[in-house]
Amino acid sequence: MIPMIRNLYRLWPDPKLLLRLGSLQVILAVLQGVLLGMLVPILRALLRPEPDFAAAGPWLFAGGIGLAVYAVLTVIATPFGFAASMELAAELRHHLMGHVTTLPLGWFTADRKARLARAVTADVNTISHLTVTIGFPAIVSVLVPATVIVVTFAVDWRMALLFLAIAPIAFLTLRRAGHIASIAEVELEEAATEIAGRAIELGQAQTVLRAAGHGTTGTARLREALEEHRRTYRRGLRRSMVPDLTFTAVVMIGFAAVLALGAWLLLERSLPIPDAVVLFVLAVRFLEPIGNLIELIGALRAMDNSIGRVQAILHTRPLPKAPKPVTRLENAGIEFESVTYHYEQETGKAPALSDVSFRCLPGTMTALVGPSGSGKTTVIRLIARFFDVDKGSVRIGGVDVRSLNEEVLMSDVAIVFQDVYLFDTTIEDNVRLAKPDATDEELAAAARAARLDDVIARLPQGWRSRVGEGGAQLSGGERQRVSIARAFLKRARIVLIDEASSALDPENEIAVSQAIANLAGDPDRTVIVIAHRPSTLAAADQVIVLDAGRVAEIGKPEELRQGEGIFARLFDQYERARSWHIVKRA
Ligand SMILES: Nc1ncnc2c1ncn2[C@@H]1O[C@H](COP(=O)(O)OP(=O)(O)OP(=O)(O)O)[C@@H](O)[C@H]1O
Repeated sequence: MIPMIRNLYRLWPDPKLLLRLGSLQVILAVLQGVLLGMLVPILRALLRPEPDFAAAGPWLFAGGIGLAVYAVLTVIATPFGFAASMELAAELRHHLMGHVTTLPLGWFTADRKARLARAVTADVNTISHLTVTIGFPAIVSVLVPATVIVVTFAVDWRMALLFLAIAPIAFLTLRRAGHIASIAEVELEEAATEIAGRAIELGQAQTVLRAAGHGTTGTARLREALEEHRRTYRRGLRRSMVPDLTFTAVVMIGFAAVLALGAWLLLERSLPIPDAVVLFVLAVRFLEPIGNLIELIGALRAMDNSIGRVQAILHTRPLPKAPKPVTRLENAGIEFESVTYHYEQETGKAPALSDVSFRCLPGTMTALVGPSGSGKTTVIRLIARFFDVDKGSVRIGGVDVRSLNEEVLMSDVAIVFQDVYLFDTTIEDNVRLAKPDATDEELAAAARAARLDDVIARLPQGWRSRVGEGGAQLSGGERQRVSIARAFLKRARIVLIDEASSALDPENEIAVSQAIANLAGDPDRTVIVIAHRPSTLAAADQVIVLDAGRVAEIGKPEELRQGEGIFARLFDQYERARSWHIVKRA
C-alpha cells in the first residue's frame, strides 16, 4: 500500500489537496482507535459490583467530546472528499493534456491516441474517484487495527500479542489476493480496449458490412472480443476465489482464536469481566476493518494499474531541446544528409530510411515517389520533426532541425495530409486556425490561391457554412484545399503535401493541382509533395524516387521518364490508372 500511496502522491500535480484529504482520514482513524481505548476505563469503572460513576465521568465527558468531533469530521469528510475528487480529476486531466502537447508529433500513433483517450477518461476517473471512495477507507482499515493493537496492550498484553500475530498473516494473504486481482484487472482492461477498438471498426466499416449482408450481426472480430471479455472476467473470478477464501478463513480463524483466548483467560480467572467485554469490542474493531480490506483490494489494485497507465504517458519525454535554439530561418531550403531512421529497432525490421541524402532549393517543388512503404511519409515526418533521426542530419535553411526553436519550425511548416481533419465549425474558423487575426482580405487571398473560393461560393452560407464532424460536408479534394488555404494564410515557407492517392473528381483534381502550383510559385517557398498524379510529377522541379528506404533515383521528371528505372515504370502505371478512371467514368 505504501508504494501505491507514493505513486499517487507523485502523480498529483498539486499534492497539497491529497495531503489534506489523507490527513483528515488519518485523524479519523486514530480518533476511532482512541475512542475505543476510552471504553477501557469507562467499562472498568461501570462494570464493578458497585459502579463508580465518579471515575467514569471524566472519560465519558472526554469520549462525548471525541464522538462529537468524530461526527463533525465525518460529515465534513464526505462532501470535501467528493469535491476534492472532482478537483483532482480536473487537475490530472489538465496535467496530462499539458504534457502530451509537449510530445513529438510522431508519438501520436492510432494505438497511443486510443490509450491517451482511455487514460484521460477512464483512468483519471478511476484514480480520482477511488482515491476518495476506496483509497481513504483502506487507510482507515489499516490504521484502526494498528491503533487497536496499541490500545489492547494497555488492557491485556496476551490478547495484544495474539492480534499482533494475526495481523501479518492476514496482510500476507491479502497481498496475494491483491496480486491476483491486479493481474485479472490488467487482462480485463486489455479485453475492454479490444472491444472498444472493434466497436470503432464496426462503426467505420458499416458500409462494407451492410454491402456484405453483416449489417445487423456485426463483425466476427467484435463478437470474439465480447466473448473473450466474458471469458477473461470468469477466469479472473475463478482465479481469485482461492486467495479470497484463504483470506476470509484467516480472519475467521483469527476471530475464533480471540474467542478461545478470551474464554481461557476468563476461566483461568486472570481476566476481569469488564476487561473481557472491552477486549471483545476491540477484537471486533480489529478484525472487521481487516476483513473489509478484501472488498477494497481489487479496486485498490485497479486504481494502481490506472496510476501506472497514466504515469507511462507522463513519463514519456519530449524531444530534447537545444540549449540555444535558432529563432530565425534564413531560407526554406531543405537538406537531408546521410539520414537513417528506424521505427522499431528492437523488432529487427529494416530501417524506414537508410543513408538518405538530397537537397531541395527554396522556390522549388520536389515530388517524392516510390512504392508503398518506401519511406516517403517518413521523409515528411522528419522534416517536421515528428521524431529525431538516428544518424545524419535534416537541415532547413542550413540549420539542423534539432537546433531550431520548435515554434519557429511549426510556424514555417505546413502539412497537407491525404485525409485532412476539419473541426466541426464554420469553414472560416477552419481556415483562420492558421492565423486567427487574419484580415478578411488575407482570408480571401488565401482562399483564391488555394482554389477554395469556388467551394465557398457554392456553399449555402459561404464562409459561415459548417463543415460537419471531421469535415464530412466537404469532399476529400475540398478538404485538401482548406488545408492548402491554411498554408497560404500562415505564409508557411515549407509546405509538405501528401497528395490524395484515390481518384478525385475532375474539378477537384484540376483545382488541387492549381493550388499546389500556386504554392510552388513563391520563390521563398519549398514544396515537397508525395505525388500520385502524372500532372504533379510533370510539374515538379525535381523528383526523388525512394525504394526500400533508400534514394533510388533523383533528377528532373522529364529526364527520369526517358530512363528505364522505377520512375519511368511508376509514371506509366499512374498514367494507365488515370486513363482507366476516365474510361470508366465515361
Ligand atoms: N509509426 C510507425 N511505426 C512503425 N513503423 C512504421 C511507422 N510508420 C511507418 N512505418 C514503417 O516504415 C516504413 C516506411 O513507411 P512510410 O509510411 O514512410 O512509407 P510510404 O512510402 O509513405 O508508404 P505509403 O505510400 O504506403 O504511405 C514501412 O516499412 C512502414 O511499415
